[in-house]
Amino acid sequence: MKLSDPRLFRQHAYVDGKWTHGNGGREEAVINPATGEALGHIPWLEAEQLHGAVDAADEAFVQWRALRADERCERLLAWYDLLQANREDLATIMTLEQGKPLPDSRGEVEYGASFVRWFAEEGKRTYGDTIPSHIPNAALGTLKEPVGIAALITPWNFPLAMITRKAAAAMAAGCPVIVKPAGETPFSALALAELAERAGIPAGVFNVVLGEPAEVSRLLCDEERVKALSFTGSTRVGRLLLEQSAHTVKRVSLELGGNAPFIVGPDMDPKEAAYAAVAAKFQTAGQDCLAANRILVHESIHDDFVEHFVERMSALTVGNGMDSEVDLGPLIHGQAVEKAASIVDDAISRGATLVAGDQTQAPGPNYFMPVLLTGVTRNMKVWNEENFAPVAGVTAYSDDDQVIAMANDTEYGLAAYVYTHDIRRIWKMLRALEYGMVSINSVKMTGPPVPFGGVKQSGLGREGGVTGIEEYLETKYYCLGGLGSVSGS
Ligand SMILES: NC(=O)c1ccc[n+]([C@@H]2O[C@H](COP(=O)([O-])OP(=O)(O)OC[C@H]3O[C@@H](n4cnc5c(N)ncnc54)[C@H](O)[C@@H]3O)[C@@H](O)[C@H]2O)c1
Ligand SMILES: N[C@@H](CC=O)C(=O)O
Repeated sequence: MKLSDPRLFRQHAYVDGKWTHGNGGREEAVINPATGEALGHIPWLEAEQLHGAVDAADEAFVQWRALRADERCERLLAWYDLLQANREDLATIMTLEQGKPLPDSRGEVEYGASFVRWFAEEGKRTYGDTIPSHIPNAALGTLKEPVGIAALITPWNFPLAMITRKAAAAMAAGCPVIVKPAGETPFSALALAELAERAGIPAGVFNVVLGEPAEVSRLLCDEERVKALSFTGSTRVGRLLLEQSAHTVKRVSLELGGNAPFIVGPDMDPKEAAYAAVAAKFQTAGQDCLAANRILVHESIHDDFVEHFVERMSALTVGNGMDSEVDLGPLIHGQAVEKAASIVDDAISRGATLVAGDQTQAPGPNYFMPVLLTGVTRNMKVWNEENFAPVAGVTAYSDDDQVIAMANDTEYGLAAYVYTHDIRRIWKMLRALEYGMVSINSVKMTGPPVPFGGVKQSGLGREGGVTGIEEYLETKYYCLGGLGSVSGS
């Protein structure tokens, strides 16, 4: 791997400010999905080492929470500056381990860093309240206090931003964090740790543990001293972790799967809408919780829309994300390719039409060529499951009530897209769609000021924005009595 600063490529866990081997000698190879070659190896930590990470965080909590908010802000801003200064190396690491095209990785580093800056500032604004007293001679109010150690478990599709969106909020609130990144993409997390150390984040405040996923997660859920669990990943694992966190009654935040509808109104220019739908579907080769999976197009413009969609989709270049002309990288591994193929086969066997997507053109074993299916119906996996692949399904509809019912016909409720210029239709959809986020006439919807999150089985809580830091804060109420006549409201 060619980096300007080779020390950013770390192959150890990072606990209590130290780079750590696994005591049991277990390790795992990390594979570059574009080539199938091993990029490096990571150790799997043993249970006593994981408890050691909790000990370290527990100790670090005392001093970290005692810093003034502006002192924590300075350290987080130093981290932000280092992320920006090392953007190119961080993007290279990300593309090699995740597969996404280099410009997308640069974009994710920028996106991930933006959460650090946002929460560095937001930490200075965690205000409590003054409550008009109903008790004679007393003053009432609230204080905001850090909840304690936060365990952060993150996925492979956004290996850096899904960490910083959690870690920066927790750290700004005064909480130390223990990050468990996905085994497929640990090196971005470890580079973050290297830069956190250089930024002067004290030992034990930002830890990265590695190991067998179910083992590590179970131990962190069982640990009484871990007070908050923030998970981004599949709904299946999210449910499991929610259950495992119950007996220690943790604060749990879940950012889970999505199955976004993309609604195109009859008033839309079919070309404009089709180009937007391609952009909303194929980011990160469709491995995005916001991917526009179910494209619902008014019957009056359906055929024109499909024509423009195919034209735009066919112009996408699939290949190794390190090559400058590539738009879509590989999928994360062979299982993801098998799942994509089975979803397409299922749809065709149930009557969908394969309009485009020839898998014989795939440049390697982990690649999946973009697919467009039309005539998608609710009995197909491509409708019901989050496909997490470059597979787009189009369905025609005839009126607004029908399309709202179609859009809500899923267990997921993360994000929905609506394309129309009719203000009454916009308002109706905005109110009726059962989603945590609705984006109208815009593919881009995320960023640091945004309360990101879903309803139904897409999650609990919100990340980012003014709400994001609340996930890591307790509200302590006080009643200060015996004040005599100076109390009152
Ligand atoms: N809502 C959001 O903000 C958001 C953002 C990104 C990704 N996602 C979702 O993440 C999913 C894709 O990511 P993924 O495949 O890494 O998800 P995943 O659930 O398989 O893994 C997520 C994390 O959980 C760990 N894990 C896996 N199996 C586990 C188990 N049995 N017990 C405990 N931990 C386990 C993994 O190692 C990883 O760190 C998609 O569903 C996607 O929609 C959601
Ligand atoms: N694209 C999402 C991550 C989902 O996979 C984001 O912006 O947070």
